[in-house]
Parts: sequence; structure tokens; C-alpha cells
Amino acid sequence: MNLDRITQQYLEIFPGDFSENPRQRQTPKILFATTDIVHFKNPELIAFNENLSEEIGLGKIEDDRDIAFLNAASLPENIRTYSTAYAGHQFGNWAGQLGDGRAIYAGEIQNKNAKKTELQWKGAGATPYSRNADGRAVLRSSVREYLMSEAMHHLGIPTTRALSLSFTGEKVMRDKLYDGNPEYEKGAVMLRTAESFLRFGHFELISAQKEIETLQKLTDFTIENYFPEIDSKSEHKYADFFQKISERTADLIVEWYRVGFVHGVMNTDNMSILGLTIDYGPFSFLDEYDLNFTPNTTDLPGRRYAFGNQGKIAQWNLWQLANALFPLIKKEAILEKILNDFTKMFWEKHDIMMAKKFGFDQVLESDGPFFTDAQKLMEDLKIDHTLFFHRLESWTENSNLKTHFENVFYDQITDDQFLILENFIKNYKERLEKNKISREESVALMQKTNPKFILRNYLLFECINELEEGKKDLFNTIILALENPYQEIYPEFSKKRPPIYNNQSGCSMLSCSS
Ligand SMILES: Nc1ncnc2c1ncn2[C@@H]1O[C@H](COP(=O)(O)OP(=O)(O)OP(=O)(O)O)[C@@H](O)[C@H]1O
Repeated sequence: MNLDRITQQYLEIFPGDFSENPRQRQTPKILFATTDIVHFKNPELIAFNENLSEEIGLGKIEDDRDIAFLNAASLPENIRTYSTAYAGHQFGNWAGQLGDGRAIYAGEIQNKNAKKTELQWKGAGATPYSRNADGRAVLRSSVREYLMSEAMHHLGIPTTRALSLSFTGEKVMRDKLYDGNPEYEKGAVMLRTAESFLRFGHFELISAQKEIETLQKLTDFTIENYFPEIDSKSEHKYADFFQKISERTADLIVEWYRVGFVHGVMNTDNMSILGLTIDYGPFSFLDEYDLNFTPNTTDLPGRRYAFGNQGKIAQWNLWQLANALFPLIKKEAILEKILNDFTKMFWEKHDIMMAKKFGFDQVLESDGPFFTDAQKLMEDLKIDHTLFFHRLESWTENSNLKTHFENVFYDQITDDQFLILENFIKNYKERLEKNKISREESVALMQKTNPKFILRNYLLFECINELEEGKKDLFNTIILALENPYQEIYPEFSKKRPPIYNNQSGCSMLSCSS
């Protein structure tokens, strides 16, 4: 691997702390601290994403030095590791300074097209921002992030990505969620990548500390490197920056709705400035459609981060970012306009996405109520979100509705409920007749929009259990399935959640803790 080509741009651009023994700190002016990794003694590499490694310019594994790097066991001399400080609003409250508590940067690598990608271990040890925690990650949470971030990428959704996954050879103490008792679990570390790991929280921290010069420097750096569409000489570049972040955030959340993804913990420190999905914690895909569903136990009973709230929460988070950027933009009216326009922009994007899911070539005025009816139908009849759209894809006027839709319900449906479905399909048929494209073209649109494979929580749960026992077959099969989510390579994975997992909360909670 091209480890010698890894550089650390932040150490040169931003104020940091290079002391050898960084202490726990509340540090104005300081954006990062050099942080050593654990140097695990007996790690074992269990997954390596060679395609990604080639794509970002790192290349193939060639020797033990490469494996030691991936495993956070030892580093070549050119790599100076560090972690960053950020802040955030958690569950609606200002949480003050946070930071990479268990994420350590290796730096960044450039590929042959000069595209830079940042590299970061998660679980490679405590950092100055770990507070009282151990900086470690367990197998469960690492496998979930490894597989899910790749699943999201192959679905076409902006995300951080997974380069490697290793057992650390250490045991880590964690509370088991289902009985609350602490227990030793297998420790793991993953190396993940992103064009940038910058979060809303980085900007919030510097702004709260009133370090306006650093805020401006960070914002200029971000615009120059990641927002080529903004004219960096323009006098309204900071307002343009906020506008673009709003657009990227809206696009991201609409994509989550397309595939039925619930993030579960949309704190502002988990919001990427580039509009990537970041922080795979208590996430879940929907099985049965439920706007109120949250996979996050700490989010009950308020359900702030429930599936149906994600658009509103994104807007709330953007308000916090607007406050942080205010010292650069200085005009309240501009920020307020962008924030208020978010709702309209979000719903326009949402409706375009929904139209494609149903195979409509454009959004008609009557579609708003149609989409609401569809949501109500899926919710009231406990219909599997993903399977419903498959069945619509293969539905024809000759289909027998009872058999065609029989495998999408989580409960028995009554005759009255069947009539509601029948009526919906009648409306669907009438709506399809207003398309200007043929049925074949409409189905092709649906096939591109509606995945056949989503990484359901029960599958992750089973995969983690197998890996705990040293078996990798399911893990490898899932990778093949998630790389081709719009095909039905493994029909057994394109079925609804099996009845032994009696609700979607149950299996997500069993496996989500960190
Ligand atoms: N085991 C741990 N040791 C140290 N810090 C931790 C640990 N678990 C979480 N944190 C820190 O607590 C904060 C909130 O945790 P959260 O679960 O959102 O993040 P995470 O999953 O660790 O990381 P990331 O957002 O980088 O994916 C973060 O600052 C995180 O770094």
C-alpha cells in the first residue's frame, strides 16, 4: 500500500497541540491534538475493502507493514496521528465541547485524479476528547458500521466508508443492552474513510469559543476543498456555503427516506458538513413502515429522531449551524430565508423521489395526497416498506391482489383492510395512466429507485453472532448482497423480517450499542 503518500494537512493548516502527553482539555484555539494509537499486540484483520483502497490511491495490501497499519498495530514514520475537537447539540441541548473520543486520524491520501480522502480509525484508543470512556469499539458496533456504511454507499447514498475491520485481540467491557449487565466483548477497530469528516460540530465549537479568525480559516478551507461550485472570491461566499450545506443535507435526508433509513441519533456532532451519512450507531432500516419508529432506546419516549422526524430535525440542526456561521455571514435575514426555504426545498425533493419510487415520470399536484395515502396504507396495514415497492413494480392489471401482496404484511389483514389496499391500487392504476412514459419505462425507473436488498437489522444481528463464533460465511455473503442492492442475488434476503424477531425495535436494540 502507498502508506508513504499519506499526509496530514490539518497539522499544517490549523492550530493544534503537539505535546507528547496531551491532557484532557477544554481548549480554545486548539482544533486537534496529536494522539497516539494503542498499538494493538495481537490484532487480526478480518475484512479489507480492496476496491475502495484502490479507488482512493492506497492500493493493495503488499506486506505485514500494511496489515499492521490497518490493524492499528504499528505505523510508518510519516504518519502522525491526531484527533479533533468539536462541539454539538445532543437531543436538542448544547453539549459543549466534545471531540473524537474514539476516532483517530491517520491523515489523508490523494488518488491519481488528485482527489483527497481522509482516513480515520474508530476504536484505536482513548484521545484527549474521550472524557472518561475507553476509546475502544466492540465487534458488534464495528461490524454494524463496516457493513452499513458500505451498504449505503452501494445504494448510492453519500456516506463515510469502510476500508478495513480487525479484531484487536483485546476484550472490552460493555453493558449488554438487553439485560443491562456488563460483560466482556471482543474489541474491534475499523479504518474508515471520507472526503472529509468535518461535522457541523466543528464549526459550532470554534464559533462558541469566539475564535472568529479560525472559524473563517476553517470555512475558507472547506469551501476551497469541498465546494468547488462556490466562487471563493464572491462577497457572499459564506451565505452560498450555508445554502449549499442546506441543499446537500436535504438531498441526504430525502435519500434516507427513499430507502427507509433511520439514523437514530441526529445530533449536530453527527451531521456531516458535506452531507454524508456519518456515525453509524443505533441506525436501522425500516421493516414495517412506521413514521414513529426510532431504533434508539435513549430516544424513547420522545422519539425526537424517529423516521418521520428526520427532515424537521435536519432543519433544526441547520439552525444551529446558521448560528455558528453568523459571525461570518452577519445578515440574519439571509440565514433566515435559507432556513425557511428549507421546508419547501425538502418537500419538493422528497416528492420527486417519491414519484420515482412509484414509477411516475413527473410530480402532479394531486400526488401529495396520493403519497400521504400510500404512507397511511403502509403504516395502518403494517406493510414492509421495501417489499411493497417490489410488489408494485411487478403488479399488472391481471395480478390477483391477494396473492400478489400476501408476503408484505406483518399482521393478518382483515377484509376491510384488504378493501383499502384494493382501493389504493385502483388509484395507483389511474395515476399510472397519467404518465407520459410507457409501463416498461416506468418499471425501469422503479427498479433504479427501489432497492431489492436492504441490510435489515436481524441480518446484522445474525452476522455478528456468527462472527463472535469465528464464522465468516454470512458476513461474506452479505457483502456480495449489499454490493448489488438493486438486484435480487439472494432471494432469501429479499423477504420480510422472519417472525422469530417479533419487532424491529427488538433486533436493532440487541446489537446497536457502542
Ligand atoms: N468508547 C468510547 N470512548 C471514548 N469516547 C467515546 C466512546 N464512545 C463514544 N465516545 C464519544 O462520545 C461522543 C458521542 O458518541 P457517538 O456514539 O455519537 O460517536 P461515535 O459512534 O463514537 O463516533 P463517530 O461519531 O465518530 O462515528 C463522541 O464524541 C464519541 O467520540
